[in-house]
Amino acid sequence: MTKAAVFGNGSWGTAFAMVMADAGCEVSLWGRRPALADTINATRTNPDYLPGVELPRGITATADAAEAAAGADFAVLVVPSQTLRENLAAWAPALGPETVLVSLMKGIELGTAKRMSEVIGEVAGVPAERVAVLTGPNLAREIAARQPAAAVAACVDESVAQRLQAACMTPYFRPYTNTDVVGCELGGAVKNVIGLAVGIANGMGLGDNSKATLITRGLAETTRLGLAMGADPLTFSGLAGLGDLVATCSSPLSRNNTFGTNLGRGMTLQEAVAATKQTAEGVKSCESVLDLGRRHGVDMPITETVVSIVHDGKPPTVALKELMSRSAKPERR
Ligand SMILES: NC(=O)c1ccc[n+]([C@@H]2O[C@H](COP(=O)([O-])OP(=O)(O)OC[C@H]3O[C@@H](n4cnc5c(N)ncnc54)[C@H](O)[C@@H]3O)[C@@H](O)[C@H]2O)c1
Ligand SMILES: O=P(O)(O)OC[C@H](O)CO
Repeated sequence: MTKAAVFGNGSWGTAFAMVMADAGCEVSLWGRRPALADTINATRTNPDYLPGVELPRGITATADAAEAAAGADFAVLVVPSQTLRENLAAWAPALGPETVLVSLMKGIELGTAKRMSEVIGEVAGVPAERVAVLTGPNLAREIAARQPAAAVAACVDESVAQRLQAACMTPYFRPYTNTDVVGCELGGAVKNVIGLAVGIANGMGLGDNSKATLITRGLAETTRLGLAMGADPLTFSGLAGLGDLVATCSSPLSRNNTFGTNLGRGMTLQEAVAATKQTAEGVKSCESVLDLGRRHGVDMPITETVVSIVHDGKPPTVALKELMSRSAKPERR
């Protein structure tokens, strides 16, 4: 039987543990609080992150990383992106030499502008063939309700992507394989920033033309960055690109979208942070995505606008006027 260790028992870690258990895996779900692990085992629910959802029998919760990692075929990493480096340094010694490390995270590291798979390779000292990414339009609450959805299992080694695909395929969860790890990770990280932008527009009372413009031009700047970094441009019209962008930008379940809406309605950054119970990756990653764009000489005007609103306190109305008064350009260049 395939064994998975899921490191992170927040909303997506718990929902993905359900997917793997439903796919027939034996799943160990790690979280840093022993009391929550005990509650999960005793009640078969995770009241802090997925209240009211019954967890399958194949999941055992623990706060002991070595216990979770023992014999794992897959170590699924799903903590806030900015905490990965420190956490993985503690978990790595417990991982076996054959364990495939799977990133479910959608962020870019602040300061280094590294993708999560790069941080994993560096900290765990594993080659790219042992690092995979699982991404796509996967709002945790909907997956936990077993609503049908598709995803992408990506690895530079296609056979590893296929093994991951088999380990999480269920009647309601349909992963496709891809070998474009760079494109898949960029799609997931940049869509959070565009989700913030669309949320801000929503909070300002703007309509669907404005939101469709942000989504489409957001995809254009994601693709520009991807091309500069050697990604396959077709990845961005797939589940990891357009698919995830549509889910995030249209759903009130998206934390990034909701965070943006709160800012657009006039909340300060501190007020919006206080109103957010879970991880909205784009809030930190908008700065590292902009950094990544600059390192590759790529113009990312929507990302720049989001950074100016979120971190420089620019009023959304002023930022919007500046965005709309940029010089005229061809649609493709
Ligand atoms: N929620 C979703 O719908 C969804 C879907 C796809 C991808 N993701 C991605 O998954 C990642 C995790 O998101 P989430 O939704 O599970 O977040 P969450 O806020 O629901 O849960 C985060 C988990 O990490 C833990 N955590 C927080 N800080 C930590 C630290 N310093 N050390 C160890 N553990 C820590 C929390 O206790 C919690 O268990 C993000 O990168 C997010 O973009 C989320
Ligand atoms: O809630 P968000 O904004 O982190 O989005 C969740 C998922 O990434 C959607 O695929």
